[in-house]
Amino acid sequence: MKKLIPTEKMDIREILSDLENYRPKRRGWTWRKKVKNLKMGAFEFTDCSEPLKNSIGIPASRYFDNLDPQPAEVITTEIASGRFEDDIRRMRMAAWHGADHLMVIRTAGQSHFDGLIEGTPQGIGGVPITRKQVRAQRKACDLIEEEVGRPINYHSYVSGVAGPDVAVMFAEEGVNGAHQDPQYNVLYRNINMIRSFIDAAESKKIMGWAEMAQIDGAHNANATARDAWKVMPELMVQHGLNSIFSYKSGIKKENICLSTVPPTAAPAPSMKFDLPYAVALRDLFTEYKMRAQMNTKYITSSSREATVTHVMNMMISRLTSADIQSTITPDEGRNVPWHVYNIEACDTAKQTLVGLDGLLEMVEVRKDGYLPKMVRELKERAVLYLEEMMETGGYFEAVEKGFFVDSGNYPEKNGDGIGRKKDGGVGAGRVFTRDEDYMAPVTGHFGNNNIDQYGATNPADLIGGCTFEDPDKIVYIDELDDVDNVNVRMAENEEYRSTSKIKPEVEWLADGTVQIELFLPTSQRVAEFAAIEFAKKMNLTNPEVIHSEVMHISEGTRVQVKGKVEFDLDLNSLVIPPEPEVMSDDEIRELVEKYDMKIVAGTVGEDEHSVGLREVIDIKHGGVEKFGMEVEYLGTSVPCEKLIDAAVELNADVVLASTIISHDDVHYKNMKKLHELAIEKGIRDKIIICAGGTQVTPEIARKNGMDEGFSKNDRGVNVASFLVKRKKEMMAGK
Ligand SMILES: Cc1ncc(COP(=O)(O)O)c(/C=N\CC[C@H](N)C(=O)O)c1O
Repeated sequence: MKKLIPTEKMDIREILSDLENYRPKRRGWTWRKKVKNLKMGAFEFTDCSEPLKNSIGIPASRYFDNLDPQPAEVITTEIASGRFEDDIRRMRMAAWHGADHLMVIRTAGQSHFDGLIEGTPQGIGGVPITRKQVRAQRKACDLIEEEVGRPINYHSYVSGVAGPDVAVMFAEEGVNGAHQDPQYNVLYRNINMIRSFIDAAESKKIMGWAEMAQIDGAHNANATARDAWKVMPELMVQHGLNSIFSYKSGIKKENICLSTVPPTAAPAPSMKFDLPYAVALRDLFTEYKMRAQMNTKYITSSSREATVTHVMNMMISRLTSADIQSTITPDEGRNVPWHVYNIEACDTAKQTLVGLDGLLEMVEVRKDGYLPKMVRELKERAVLYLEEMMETGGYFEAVEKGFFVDSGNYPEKNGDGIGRKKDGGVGAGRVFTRDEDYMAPVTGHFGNNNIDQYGATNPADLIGGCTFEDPDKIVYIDELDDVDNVNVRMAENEEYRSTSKIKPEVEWLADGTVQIELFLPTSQRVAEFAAIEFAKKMNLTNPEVIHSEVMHISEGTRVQVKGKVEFDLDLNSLVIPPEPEVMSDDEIRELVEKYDMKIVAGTVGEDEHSVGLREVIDIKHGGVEKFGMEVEYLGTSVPCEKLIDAAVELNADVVLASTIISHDDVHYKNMKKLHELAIEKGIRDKIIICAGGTQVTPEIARKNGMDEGFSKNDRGVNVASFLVKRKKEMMAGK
């Protein structure tokens, strides 16, 4: 398989080809390699892991020479648009942004499918997990991990009625991690509890053989409870049940991850609940791993709000340790996550965890006062809960009595827990006792397998190895449905894969969806209806309000609308000006020696920003002075008149104007003014005038009379290259 080339898109068709003969490179989970005192750029990091070969840093990395340190925690992104072929592209984006755990949500209700499904049907809210889809995505992950230079853990879910079947397929296909928790089946999917625990024992035995990391389902109680902070005692019991059951079923403790979620969010005083809970949990479960998941219960459609909640969640991860930092896309509060929100969540995790580097060398969790008192109380509640559960006859009886997800803060009970019947639910009565001489010639099989009767040690030896030892025994089925499959879907949008045509998208290739944001000076309800009308007038079809926020009940509302564009663009029809030339230092110096380059510079208007312009000027930042250009710096809030008068007085060759403030397009007004003043003073054709700023674009700067405009991405060498080139043209009479 040819390696990925960063400048080229993945070839999905190549990934789909010859899947029958694809074999996973390895089994099992890979943790990041923490690097002690990692030196990167100008810094030394305490809590980081090996850097990537290829990656995209957060936007601010541009100020640090594209520094992109990787925290020690594995970072997860949840991926599943329903079309696995599009998710593969999103996986690549996420990996470049620092995700090394790609968790694929399953299509709605797959927990109730009582067997494996085949082919590649499209899913709802997730992907139908099938062998072909898993193979294609693991094969893609092989390429992506090669490209970023770090192993990728591919993950999905084993819970559900077909748990053991899925576990076998995952073990065969090299899946690296999975959720498995019988309590999830019972409480949230109403699958018979006896069946669930029998299936779970088998599934866990298989996952243990495959060295897969396991994540439990306790977080679901957070998301399901009426008041999430009231189920903290129960969560610790749920974690305990699944952890010890998993260990006794054959999963090593270092591969058993508790799925822990900070249960509350602002405006509640969240840290007062979330931090003690996290400490109590870690006190009780020191031998296991922590998979910190961000809070999803109190998430709304505000991506800003979700991001702040997630940053606070990660403060807890850092104060108390997390081995995996799962990210929930800020968009989960309103629809199936879009590419950009997966990436935002990965960036939020990376930015926060790297920003908190070394935190525990500076602060520690207090051992006195409120915190330890709350920790102890939580532990006591959890122990009491477990004791009562034992007294009542054990887990199954407790479930029948509705112990779980009761809205009371245990031992307070409101009697509204999720009750399930021991002999009820999906799959009830579908567990059969094995015969005395039962034996299955397979590896990783839970329970009495009576192999002694055949005088062998490993049952699979009796058939020369099962599919775990001999993958050629796997029956690979390509597609079962002539219509609902990846080939049909890819044919429908092929022109956007293999021609120069392009359409906007949010989750599927060429889905045409765009998002607009409006501020409307009216009440929320009126603004939402008005926003739809504006969207229609902008030729968006099926516009829907996906988020709105009251700025004031009558003064204004912020509205985000999604809608589709029914047209596309041909990239060949675009007129894209060539990238400005950047000369070598020597070329610039040579031209500076040949031509005078006297510069006057200043931040114009009532603008006090100076950093950018200083960087463009100063030698130590590689500014224009480095090339021998002489600069008269007039400082900040320089009137345009003063800048041009100085150019006249000093017989300057260049005027450099920094103009950061962009309210009311004042930056463009300043440019126009400089141009006109230079004409008035009769020097316009003798001098070069350039403007720079965070909101300046070259095209608009030129339209306002500048010779060139420079943006936040430009450095001294870019400005110097332009100046000498322009001066040379002027001297040649151009
Ligand atoms: C223990 C367990 N098994 C299966 C499933 C999913 O099972 P279906 O395929 O039936 O939806 C889940 C769901 N939660 C995982 C998403 C969450 N955002 C997470 O990161 O954990 C689960 O917790």
